[in-house]
Amino acid sequence: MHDPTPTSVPALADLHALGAAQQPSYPDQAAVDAAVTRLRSFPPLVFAGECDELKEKLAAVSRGEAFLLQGGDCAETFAGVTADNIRNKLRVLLQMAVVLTYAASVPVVKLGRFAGQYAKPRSSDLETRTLPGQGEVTLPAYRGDAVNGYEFTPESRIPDPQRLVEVYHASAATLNLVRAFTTGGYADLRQVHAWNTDFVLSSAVGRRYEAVANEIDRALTFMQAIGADPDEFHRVEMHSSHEALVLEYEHAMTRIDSRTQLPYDVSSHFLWIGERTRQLDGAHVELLSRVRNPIGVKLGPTTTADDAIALAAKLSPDNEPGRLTFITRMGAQKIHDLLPPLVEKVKAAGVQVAWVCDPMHGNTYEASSGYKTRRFDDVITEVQGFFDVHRSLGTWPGGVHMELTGDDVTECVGGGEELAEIDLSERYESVCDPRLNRVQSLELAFLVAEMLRKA
Ligand SMILES: O=C[C@H](O)[C@H](O)COP(=O)(O)O
Ligand SMILES: C=C(OP(=O)(O)O)C(=O)O
Ligand SMILES: [Mn+2]
Repeated sequence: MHDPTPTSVPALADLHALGAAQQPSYPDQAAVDAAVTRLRSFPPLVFAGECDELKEKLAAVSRGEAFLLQGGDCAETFAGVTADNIRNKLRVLLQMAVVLTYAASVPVVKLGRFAGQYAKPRSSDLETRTLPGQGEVTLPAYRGDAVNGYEFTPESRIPDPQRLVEVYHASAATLNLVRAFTTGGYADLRQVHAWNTDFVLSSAVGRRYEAVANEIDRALTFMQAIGADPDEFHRVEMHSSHEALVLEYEHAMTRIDSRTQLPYDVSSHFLWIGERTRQLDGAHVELLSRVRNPIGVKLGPTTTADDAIALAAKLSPDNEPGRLTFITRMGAQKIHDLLPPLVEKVKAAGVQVAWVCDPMHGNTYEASSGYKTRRFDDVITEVQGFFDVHRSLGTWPGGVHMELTGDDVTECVGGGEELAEIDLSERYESVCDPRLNRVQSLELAFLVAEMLRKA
């Protein structure tokens, strides 16, 4: 027997009383209350009906009929809310989706890690740096623009709840532009070449993409010739997602849907619970158990099958396909040992879930220069391990969850351009984890497409 799906949301104070990991320590409660009141007055960023549509698509993923591409920055920044930045991110996601769809002939569900991805869990509450003339200085860790400033000064690192209001506006601006791009013609399939123009000759993967784009062109011309509706190609559906971390923000954005009288977190279409906040009796699991969005949980190397099954019972008591996505992030060296028992037992328990691979967070290491980085080869090895395990168990490798950017940054090593650790300082722009750059992202898409074809 399971408990019925809840239809109400506990008060914010009751959620905090459950214990919530990774929360800001705000110095001024009155300022927190004022920010929450302001957020509660704002309109939804997404509609509950859109969340339901995404849930349907994720149900197709869990049935093995579609593949999820989820990607974006580790941490969005307020300064990054520019047209160029958002367009570049969207463009690389569209190019990756085209490669995956075309090369593997599988529908691709597109989910941005954007319009809300502003809060970060950290492994330490403090950060120590050696500053010229001051020696070692220790300050509170940066927890994302939602919480405090990246600048390494005592003032900037104080958590400021007014930033949550800014998260709302930054997310609204981002979503607005994404909606304009995806419905207003930029994402039209007949633009497959245009997305690549600055790229074609400058990289091998750009040329490889161009060949796919040519084939798509021919297919589109053929379809038009036989009378298919060209408007079908005009729009792309892209949804938003972020980690549900700061309770004040997510709670204030949780509203009762007027159609169904049920709660939805309307800050985003899809929310996930991080590896550090997935305690079964904790506040994050409790809050997301109450909302009707499609949701995910990150599962790292310490997850037992019993943990996963208990999470599913709590988060998806009706076992509704599309409701729950497990995003595994084991590490390239561990996935072959750790994933099979998890998948096997979850499957045997009859849990309806979409399995997705995050090949980033189990593969972070510190280069000798001090930069956090990841090897492109480790990322690919983990995705390959994910496909191997699911193939051997007869389950569907449902998608990938990537930290990436559309810019030519130098944050992860390897890939066709053979970025080395020495190159990291050239253009390291992430304020948290290292992202695949545009070339590496597209290379990954080609490699994953090949794995998908074989699956
Ligand atoms: O993306 C996420 C986390 O914040 C990150 O992996 C933790 O990084 P840290 O170990 O630098 O805190
Ligand atoms: C913090 C993250 O991941 P995880 O919770 O898996 O460590 C993340 O996705 O940025
Ligand atoms: Mn990250």
